[in-house]
Amino acid sequence: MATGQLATQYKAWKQLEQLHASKASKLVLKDLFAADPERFNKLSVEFKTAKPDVSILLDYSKNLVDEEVLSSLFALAREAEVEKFRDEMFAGQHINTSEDRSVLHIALRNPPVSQGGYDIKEEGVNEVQGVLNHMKEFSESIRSGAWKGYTGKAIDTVVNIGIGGSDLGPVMVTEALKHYSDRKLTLHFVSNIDGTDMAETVRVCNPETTLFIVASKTFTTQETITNAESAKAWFLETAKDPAHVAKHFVALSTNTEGVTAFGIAEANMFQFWDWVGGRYSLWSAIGLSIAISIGFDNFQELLNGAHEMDQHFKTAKLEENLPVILALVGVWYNDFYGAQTQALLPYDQYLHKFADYFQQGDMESNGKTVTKDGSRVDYQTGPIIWGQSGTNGQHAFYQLIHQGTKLIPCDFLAPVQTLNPIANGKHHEILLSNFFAQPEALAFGKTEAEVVKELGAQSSNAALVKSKIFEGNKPTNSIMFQKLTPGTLGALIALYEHKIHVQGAIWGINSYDQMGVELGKVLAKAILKQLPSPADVTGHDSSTTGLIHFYQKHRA
Ligand SMILES: O=P(O)(O)OC[C@H]1O[C@H](O)[C@H](O)[C@@H](O)[C@@H]1O
Repeated sequence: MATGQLATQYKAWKQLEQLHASKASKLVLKDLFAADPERFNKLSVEFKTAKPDVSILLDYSKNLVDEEVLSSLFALAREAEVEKFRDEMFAGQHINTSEDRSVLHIALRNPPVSQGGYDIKEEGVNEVQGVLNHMKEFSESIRSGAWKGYTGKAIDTVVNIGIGGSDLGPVMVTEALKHYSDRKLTLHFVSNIDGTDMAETVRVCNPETTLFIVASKTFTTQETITNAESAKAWFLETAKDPAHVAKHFVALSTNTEGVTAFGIAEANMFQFWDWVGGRYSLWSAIGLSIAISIGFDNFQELLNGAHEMDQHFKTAKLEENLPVILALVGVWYNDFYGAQTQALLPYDQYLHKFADYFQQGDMESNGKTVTKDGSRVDYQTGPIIWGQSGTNGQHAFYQLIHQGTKLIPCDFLAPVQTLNPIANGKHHEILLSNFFAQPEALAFGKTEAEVVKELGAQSSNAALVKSKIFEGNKPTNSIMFQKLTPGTLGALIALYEHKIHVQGAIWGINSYDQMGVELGKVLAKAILKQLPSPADVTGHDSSTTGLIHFYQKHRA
């Protein structure tokens, strides 16, 4: 089992430090491309499946790397035993050491060994197919209208109540695969404890035709349970009889007791298991809203696409392994160039929640300061993930990426084929011309000489000239996929999941716990009890006490 060794102890890490010190200033994209006309061919790799629609090209040639840097990065992966750690995950070992759990979202995308999948001896693995069958049957009955509400009407609105991993995955995927939905059902996602979220949602719902999906791995999350209780109260205002809850509330959870205590019958519960991390759970029963939205066959395609990427990750040699390559170039900037962030920029409107989703996926996984054996790291771990869909981002924050003082590695993603070729494909060609142009501009910039030439007579204005120079040499990955199908999306998500896994392995941290979200929750619970009276407010610093007192004084 990977021990959680400090990454700075690796020979390859020291080598990379030296390489950065000795040649970072010489790693100039313009020169690297001029010196090697084959650079794109050498530094791009294709992921292909039996389905022509499900394929991904990763072009990583516009990175500040040469052969020497790359071979040291791959040496680092080998020294950190990335392959061993990957195999341990696939074998069901308890790589989530702090919680003593296996990490088996990969098993959700492939049924157990009895059906040709993984041979993993973990409770629940043999039930995966059974839950999928339940999801299929239920989602089909909702979609066909066979499932009736308490007055005999079909369901036309679905409200998923969940937060974090029980919300972000379903939100991102249902948006991304909207094209595959028949749009007969309206979907809402309520996550925030702010009553506005629930109030604004039920305002447009009819209790007779609304299904609430209460999604919570633990079924103890304060926001979700409070929202679910409020939804139930709202429903019963009209439906009156609690027996009607069975037709309008289902639960997705690992906690049978919690679900039944809430008043949802076990028959209306979709099970998953503690070896599914919250931020890796869209493949589990948590994906029920996805199956309802796009149909079970498409949900299965999503799983299949992810499984194809799992197989690639498992079998491709490191130098051709997409998640490994993405992880290593990320480590190069994060740990040797001091880059703080990583932008995800999909040139596909359907992927407008992709960066939001991987904020949790990456930052909750790799936002850690101690290694698995408890040593404090002396290097940077997980990057800040951010971004939004192109071309909107161009008109908002790209200025800083092009000319600001910070180094921001960016991943650009785009489909070869659009699902909406309106105006004879004109929109798509404009979109893609931007997708091609931005990484080019970031890499090669614009020199002073070019600016002077362009400005002509105005070039005597030195300040104007300086303001128009683009230094360039900003690194990017370009990821082109054939078309945003369910399978492609599954593969893309799995690509980034495994990237996170590889980086966590190199940094020696546990990517699969999330202790850092606890403290605030505990304090909030204590404060909640003190809110009724100023006299109860004790045990805080003057700022926190002052704020609570201010609220208590001014509330109506
Ligand atoms: O699904 P639940 O148990 O309600 O948890 C919802 C979320 O809660 C916490 O914030 C965890 O940090 C997340 O990882 C999790 O996704």
